[in-house]
Amino acid sequence: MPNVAVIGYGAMAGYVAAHLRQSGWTLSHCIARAGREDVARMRLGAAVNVINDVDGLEALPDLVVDCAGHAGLIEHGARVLRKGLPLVTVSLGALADDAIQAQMTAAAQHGGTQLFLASGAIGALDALSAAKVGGLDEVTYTGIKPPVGWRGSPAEDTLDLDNLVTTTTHFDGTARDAALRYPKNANVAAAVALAGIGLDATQARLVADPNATGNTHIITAKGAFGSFEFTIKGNSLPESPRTSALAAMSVVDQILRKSAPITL
Ligand SMILES: NC(=O)C1=CN([C@@H]2O[C@H](COP(=O)(O)OP(=O)(O)OC[C@H]3O[C@@H](n4cnc5c(N)ncnc54)[C@H](OP(=O)(O)O)[C@@H]3O)[C@@H](O)[C@H]2O)C=CC1
Ligand SMILES: O=C([O-])CC(=O)C(=O)O
Repeated sequence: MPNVAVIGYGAMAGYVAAHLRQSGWTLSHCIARAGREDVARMRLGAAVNVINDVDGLEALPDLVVDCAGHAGLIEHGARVLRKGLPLVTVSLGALADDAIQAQMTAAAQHGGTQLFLASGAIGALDALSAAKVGGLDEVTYTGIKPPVGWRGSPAEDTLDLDNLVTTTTHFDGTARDAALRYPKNANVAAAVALAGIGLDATQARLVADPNATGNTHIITAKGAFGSFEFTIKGNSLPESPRTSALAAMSVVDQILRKSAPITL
């Protein structure tokens, strides 16, 4: 059975661990910060070997998946790739920092492997990527979450999230700025930008809606292909109101695709 290592043991990693048990893959390792070994094992399963660094791996896994956010990708991503291991990440907003993107590119080239960007909480990235070939004129992304989904983000600096009564835009700018300023909430903005016309040309809007019951993501795109509007209303993971369940599902899907005889 192929082995997978996960970086992080939070809401998304927990979902991935639970779903891998029903697949042909084994969650063999978790890369966590020092001192988190017991809680990581409690969350992911006693058989999971918890290590602090990819260099601590005795037998290499077949695949590494990053569910640890920007800090996890930045700390471990390049080392994983330089070892020649394929890496799937949901923390793709970290690539909005050009230096990090260059570091990941160089590490993947050195290791002869690839960094795979999970589609995360959004869809339609395949259409956007194909449309880029013919030329895209305009791409916008709007992310709408209930106030609780913006806790711990810069939205707290401008909004009283606990008492919000009207739908309010708290960020309007480029996808690059959104991804860098909201590392836990705007990876999707980076995904849309990287699939389409880039981090500076993609316009992003982040909205807190007191009546929202899930996380809504909207893409509009125009170009030589025509135009499209894509809207998804995602349910959150029970453990984390800011994280859409689809993001965790997309990681499991990426893992399963790696061993599928026929794949998208
Ligand atoms: N692409 C997409 O559509 C989406 C992407 N995301 C990204 O996924 C991330 C994870 O989401 P979620 O599971 O809900 O978050 P959680 O906060 O529940 O979990 C994060 C985990 O990562 C660990 N971690 C943080 N930094 C490091 C590090 N340097 N090395 C190893 N482990 C580390 C944390 O451990 P510790 O206790 O030590 O801090 C924790 O176990 C989000 O922060 C966001 O960036 C989220 C939603 C959608
Ligand atoms: O889970 C979501 O809905 C989106 C999210 O947090 C992100 O893009 O980082």
